[in-house]
This record gives sequence, C-alpha cells and structure tokens, in this order.
Amino acid sequence: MLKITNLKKSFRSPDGGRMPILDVPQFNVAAAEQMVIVGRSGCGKSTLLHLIAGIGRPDSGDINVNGLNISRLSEEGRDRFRAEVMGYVFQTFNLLQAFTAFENVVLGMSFSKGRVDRDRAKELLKRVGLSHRLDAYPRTMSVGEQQRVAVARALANRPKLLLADEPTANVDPANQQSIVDLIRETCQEEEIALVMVTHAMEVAEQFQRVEPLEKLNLVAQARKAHA
Ligand SMILES: Nc1ncnc2c1ncn2[C@@H]1O[C@H](COP(=O)(O)OP(=O)(O)OP(=O)(O)O)[C@@H](O)[C@H]1O
Repeated sequence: MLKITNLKKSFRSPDGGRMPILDVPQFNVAAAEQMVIVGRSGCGKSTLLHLIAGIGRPDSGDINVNGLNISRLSEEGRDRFRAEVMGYVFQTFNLLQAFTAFENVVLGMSFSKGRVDRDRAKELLKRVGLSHRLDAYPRTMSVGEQQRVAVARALANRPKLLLADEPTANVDPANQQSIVDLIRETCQEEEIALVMVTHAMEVAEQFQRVEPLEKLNLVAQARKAHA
C-alpha cells in the first residue's frame, strides 16, 4: 500500500543553508496494516506524514501509494490523489470554520469522486459521540470535540490509507480510547491501512507494529552519533 525508498527532505535554515530532516532509505506499510510511528518532538514525524500525503515534495526519493509514485505528480495531481485515496487527521484539525460539524464531514467526501453519503457522515459523528453536535460550528466546540470531527472527516471518504497525526493529543483518556477504537475498527472493517503518529505510550502499546522514526531516519541516527 505504501512503499518509500530513499526519501530525503531538508528545509532552509536561517543561515541560508539546508537543514536535513529526513533520510529514510526504506519504509513500507502493507494494505490494511495498522502501525504507529513514535519519536521525540521535532524529529520529523509530521514532515514524513505530509510527504506521504503529497503536501509538499521530497528533495529526492520515491513515495508509492496504492501503486502510484506520488512524488512524480503535479501539485494538482497530488491534491486529487489525496482526496480519492487518503484520509488525513491533522494535528491542528484544519476544520472549515464557516461550516458545521456535519458539513465539515460531508465536505470531506465531496472533494473526491465518491458520492456524498450523508448517512455515513451522521454515523461517523455518532461513533465519535457527537450526534448532538451535528449543527455546531467548530468555534463553538471544545478542542477535543473538534478533534473528533476531524477524525470523522478523515474517514468519511472510505480512504485506502489513513494518516493520523496525534489524533488523540487534545482529548481526555476516555475520549482518547474511543477515538483510537473508532479509527482502528473502521480501518479494520474497511481494510484501510493506518499510519498513526502518537506520543501516548498507552496508545502506541496497543499496536503490533511500533516504529521509532529515529530508527528509520538516517538524519536522526547521524545526529545521535554526533551528540
Ligand atoms: N516548513 C518548514 N520550514 C522550516 N523548517 C521546518 C518546516 N516544517 C518543519 N520544520 C522543521 O523540521 C523539523 C521536524 O518537524 P516536524 O513537525 O516534522 O516534527 P515532529 O516530529 O512532527 O514534531 P512534534 O512531535 O513536535 O509534532 C523541526 O525541526 C521543524 O522545525
């Protein structure tokens, strides 16, 4: 489902040079596999997820998702491919403020080829415990409620690959577990591969495969060697 080879990414540093962030020789995720990436703050987890989603381009290397090398696509092509094949739960939710919770989930569907399934949108919001908040606007919702809408929106489209960047960072332990359960059950039922970033060890330890990014990433290994 996901096959990464020789992926490199750097950012411009304040002195005008380049700051290497990622050098990942290989990283693969099988169809319908569920796995977790862990690692210290700033080690490049969100950058890796962005590149997999086609938000920004690597300096070099290949990212194959569902059989297509997305690093060769134009920005428009990557946007379209993401809408059709991937779901993304952003650390910052990225909900559209002018639309209600229900509309945000429905909009997650209408950017892709699939038909808009209003019943599925309602069902997903019910599963995250927000049946009573369908018509609420994001600014009137708590941070945890917004996070749950973001999870429902990412699943709305029946993606093949779900990328979740700390989807439980802002919720209490009970909601944390219900979000993890919702994500994992839906991914299992619908054979969606899951790559989740988390700092919560009690979440990570529920997964069979937990990859520390430092192990996958030669930049982190070189830093460690020089530390
Ligand atoms: N657009 C950018 N321009 C310059 N530097 C960036 C940019 N985006 C990220 N970085 C840097 O790249 C590094 C990795 O950032 P990233 O957000 O991927 O880390 P992370 O592992 O997800 O951290 P956290 O766990 O705190 O969310 C950081 O040092 C960050 O400052």
